[in-house]
Amino acid sequence: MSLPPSAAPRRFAHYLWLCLGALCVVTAAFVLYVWSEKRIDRANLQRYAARKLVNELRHSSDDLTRMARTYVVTGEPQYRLHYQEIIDIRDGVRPHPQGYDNVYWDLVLDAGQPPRPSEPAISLLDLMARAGFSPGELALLARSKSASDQLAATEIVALNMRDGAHGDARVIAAATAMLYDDAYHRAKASIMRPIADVNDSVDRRTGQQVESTVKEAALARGLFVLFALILVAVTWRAKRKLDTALGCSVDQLQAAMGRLGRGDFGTPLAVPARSADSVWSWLSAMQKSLARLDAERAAALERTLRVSGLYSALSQCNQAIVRSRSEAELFARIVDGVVDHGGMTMAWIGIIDPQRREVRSAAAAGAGIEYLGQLVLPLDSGQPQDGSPIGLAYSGGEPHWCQDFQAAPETGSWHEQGACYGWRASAAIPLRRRGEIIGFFVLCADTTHAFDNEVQALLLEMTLDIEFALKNFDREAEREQANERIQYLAHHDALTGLPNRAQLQEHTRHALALARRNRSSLALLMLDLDHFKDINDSLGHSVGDLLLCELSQRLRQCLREDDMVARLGGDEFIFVLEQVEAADAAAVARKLIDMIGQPYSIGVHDLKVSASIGIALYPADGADLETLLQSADAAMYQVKRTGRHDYRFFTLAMQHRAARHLQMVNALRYALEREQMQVVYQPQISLATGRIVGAEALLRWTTPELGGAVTPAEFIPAAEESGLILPIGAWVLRQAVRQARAWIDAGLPPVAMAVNLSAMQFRNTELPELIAQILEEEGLPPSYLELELTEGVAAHDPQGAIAIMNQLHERGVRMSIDDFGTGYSSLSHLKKFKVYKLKIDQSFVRDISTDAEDKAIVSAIINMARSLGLKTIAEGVETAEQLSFLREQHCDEMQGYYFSKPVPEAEFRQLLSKPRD
Ligand SMILES: Nc1nc2c(ncn2[C@@H]2O[C@H](COP(=O)(O)O[C@H]3[C@@H](O)[C@H](n4cnc5c(=O)[nH]c(N)nc54)O[C@@H]3COP(=O)(O)O)[C@@H](O)[C@H]2O)c(=O)[nH]1
Repeated sequence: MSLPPSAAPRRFAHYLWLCLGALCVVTAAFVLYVWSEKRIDRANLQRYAARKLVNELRHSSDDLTRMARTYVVTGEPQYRLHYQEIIDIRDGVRPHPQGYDNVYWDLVLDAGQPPRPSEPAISLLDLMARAGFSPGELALLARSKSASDQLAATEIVALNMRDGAHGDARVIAAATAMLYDDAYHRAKASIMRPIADVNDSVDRRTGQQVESTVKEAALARGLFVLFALILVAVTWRAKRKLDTALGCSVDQLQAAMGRLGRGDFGTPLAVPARSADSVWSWLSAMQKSLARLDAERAAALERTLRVSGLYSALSQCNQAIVRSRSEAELFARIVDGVVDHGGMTMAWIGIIDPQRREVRSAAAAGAGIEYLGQLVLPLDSGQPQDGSPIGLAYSGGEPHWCQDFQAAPETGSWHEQGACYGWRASAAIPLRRRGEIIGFFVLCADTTHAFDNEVQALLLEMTLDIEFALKNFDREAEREQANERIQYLAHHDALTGLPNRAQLQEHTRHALALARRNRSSLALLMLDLDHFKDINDSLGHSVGDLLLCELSQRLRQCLREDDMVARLGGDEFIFVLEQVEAADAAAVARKLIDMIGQPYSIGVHDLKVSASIGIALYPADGADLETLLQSADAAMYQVKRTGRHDYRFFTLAMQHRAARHLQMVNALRYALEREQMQVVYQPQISLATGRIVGAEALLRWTTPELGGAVTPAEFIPAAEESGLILPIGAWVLRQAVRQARAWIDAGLPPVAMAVNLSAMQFRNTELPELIAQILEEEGLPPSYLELELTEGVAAHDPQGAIAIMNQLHERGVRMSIDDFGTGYSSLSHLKKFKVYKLKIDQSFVRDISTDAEDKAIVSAIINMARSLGLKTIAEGVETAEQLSFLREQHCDEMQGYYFSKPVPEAEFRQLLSKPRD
């Protein structure tokens, strides 16, 4: 606040300085006056002192006369002593006695004894000189002193005469006469005259002094009075100027300042025209400024309260987000929060019905919300609501702020309600979910321009929080769905929806407990589709999956309500049939087999499948699920071994086989380290040259735990099941590669070394690296190695298999397809495989001499291979007829007992060394 510049206070200040100056001058005049008065006193004192000294001189002379005369008359010696003492005092030989007040005689008479000296001895003339007597006066005094000394001499003569008189009256009379005669009086007069002159002189001089100081004092007094009057005048003027500067009385000023001090800025101060340039007018201006500032402060306070209320509402909003369990609860808490804590008059949240394209209130709070219950705001363009705040917010995709509700055209439909409920400003903020506007947050405030930048920012933040909460609800819903799904999957098979192993365990535990209590029986059936793997491999997993789903429905329909079917994975299903005997179980198995055998229409494929079922009975074949499963598995395995598509009950023999399998897997773990494994080699012969062009490495295992040699057909599947095929396969690879190198080093004709790879080995992505490492470490060129893969290796993951084959091919390793013709070969895949040779399965070769179909198959394979640029090798060649047919068909190579069985390395070396025709 700046005050207007004014001359009145400056003038008042001038006069104030003048007052101070005048006061200083008055004070100086007063000091001068007092000093003058002091000088008068001093002059009078001097005059008195001079007179006193002169009188003392006169009195001392009179006292000497008196003492001398008294002594002469009385002869009393004391008067003589007094006489001498007066002389000594006057001459400065003795000090003045106490109480000596000019007349020594009075002192002697009063005290009756000689006075005691009290001060230093100083002669009277010296005292006079110190008292400021003029030289003339001192000269006169010296003359008087000299006359006095002469008279003293006369008196001493008289005194001496009296001393020598010894009572002689004449002498006494003569001495007395000497003190009374004319000479004596003349001498006396010669003493007194100068003293009288001095007295006059001193009187005159000191009188003049006193007179002059009195004059000076009068002048000082006059000056003092004059300046005092001036001071009064100046003070009066200063007071007038002060009144002008104040522009009011001091009381008025005090009262007004008191009011302002108490914070009453509202009472205006009337300023008369004459006081325009005064403290009063300033105070009036200050009152106005303070009143304005107070109004601004009140407005700012109100805004601060509104903002802090909104912060509180924001905090409520955050709490609502945390606490609300549903959208409806959240919206209700939000609108309550902004009305109760955020200072909003009314708030509501409208949600868009996406089907009807209209907005309806989901939650509302505050004044005038009754109409919202029926309110439906259509969203489509062309509707009258287009120009409404919500319509504008929707079309613009931005919040719509209406700072003057009653004046804005877009709120026209609600002006009457707004006037009634105090809606002075409004806001419509779009609410989004996954980027889409799904509703609006609408607020009304009771003051215009309530939605300033800060309030807008807060409301937008609150809106973001609401959107965040909506996202959380979505997430929560997704999580709940996921949880339900997890719960479901924990007990169900994801593909078929059948119970899974966990549910099977639970169910079987109860069923077994019941059976145990009721002493009833229970059957557990294990069903496995026959050759399901082939369907998967050839037609793809999606077809396999659809088949399993269709099958699952059929299985379910086959069973009673109380029976259970569970899927354990793959094509393996378990049935738990309660309170059934063996015959019932067999009937169910038969029914299942028949029903499964019905054709399936999966997409474009018409499929037929069969199943093998193993049956285990409680309590005979097991008292718990695990044992029953093992028993059923063994029975099912037996069905598989003996032609599939049938069911079988568990028997003791099966138990033994299962036990052997377990034993085999255990023994396999230590087979390598116990050096129980050996690689044998079977020659591969070129039909064109009759020479050995290759060797197939075949693994042999002899172990005492299983009573001697175990065939690869038995232990390789066990090794694959247990994963032991990986270390065992790697060992075979190294042995074979090392052997091929050794033959080369031995100077034998170079041959390709064929090594069988199981599907599990091939799926290992590190295979190319492993093979490259072995080749490098053993020093064998890659072109001497040939990997025999079955068709199935690529069926599971064709692209992955092709990638591995490409890598192996790039490294120069050859690959052939083993057992060709037995699987569901895909020619489209075959074209992409970087294979070098097809090995015709021995099942086709076996009967080519007699079976026309096998002949046709072998012939077709050879032709197809040729058209693909692949070589062919026939395995299992045992007879000359077979050989002859293969030659006719231009098969490239053969392998079989006809030439040689698989033989140990030493024997193979001999075969290699044999000279050929
Ligand atoms: N993954 C691996 N698989 C291997 C390995 N070693 C062997 N095997 C596979 O085991 C299966 C059985 O092999 P095996 O008992 O060695 O039988 C082979 C030959 O002995 C046999 N054969 C060869 N010629 C004839 C014949 O004229 N008549 C006849 N009855 N049998 C004959 O054929 C088997 C070779 O088959 P293939 O591999 O398809 O060429 C077998 O599937 C082996 O692949 C190994 O180290 N890893």
